[in-house]
Amino acid sequence: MLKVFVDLLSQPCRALIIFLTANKIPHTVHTVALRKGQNRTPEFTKLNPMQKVPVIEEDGLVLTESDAILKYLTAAYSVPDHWYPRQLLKRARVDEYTAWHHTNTRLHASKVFITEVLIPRMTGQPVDDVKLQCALRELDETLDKLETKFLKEKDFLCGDDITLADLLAVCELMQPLGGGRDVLMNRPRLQEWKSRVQTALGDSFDHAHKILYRLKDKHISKL
Ligand SMILES: N[C@@H](CCC(=O)N[C@@H](CS)C(=O)NCC(=O)O)C(=O)O
Repeated sequence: MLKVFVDLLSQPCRALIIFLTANKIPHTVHTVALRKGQNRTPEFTKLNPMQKVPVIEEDGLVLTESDAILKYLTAAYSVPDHWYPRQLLKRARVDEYTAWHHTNTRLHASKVFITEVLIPRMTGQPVDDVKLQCALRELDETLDKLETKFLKEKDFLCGDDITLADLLAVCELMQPLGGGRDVLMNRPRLQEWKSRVQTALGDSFDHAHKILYRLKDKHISKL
């Protein structure tokens, strides 16, 4: 049975769990609590020397990197073609987004969350407003590109159906919600896209985000 090593506070881990649930792929979940440093134990380091989640293990294969894992799963299991289309040009569009994703959507949405939630929690210091404003500006530029370069007039980032690109993107854009921040608040087109993605994913979306919703509620009750 496929083993997945995840922490649901991690965006790429949520993407993986949503994908597995939405496609009814049997798996066992092994939680690696990042806040407890469980990614730094000798046992986990042996599995992934990068000390990061997600990781999967199946029939002797240990695979890291959400992008590689999700693409592997689309080939290893019979899942609908729309996730990662076989047709060359459609696939190229998904690859184009997933290559861009890590240094744009992921980097910039994470920075907002780290600045607004993680650093203050770890240090007990107030939010550094200069850094936060800078992170928000960078994220704004990324959101512009998401709208004008990828989404355009389409329903989803790479075409008329949901792909791995939408899944990876939406999980990153949800992360700042942990600090009570809806980064799509003034972005009606991206909000509509997010609703379409959410509908396509069904219950698996809210289920995987439960822990983030709890963090948001905690954060708001402290204000
Ligand atoms: N490029 C990797 C990123 C994985 C990653 O950065 N995971 C974070 C959680 S979101 C992690 O495990 N961080 C632990 C650490 O750096 O100590 C992927 O997409 O899988």
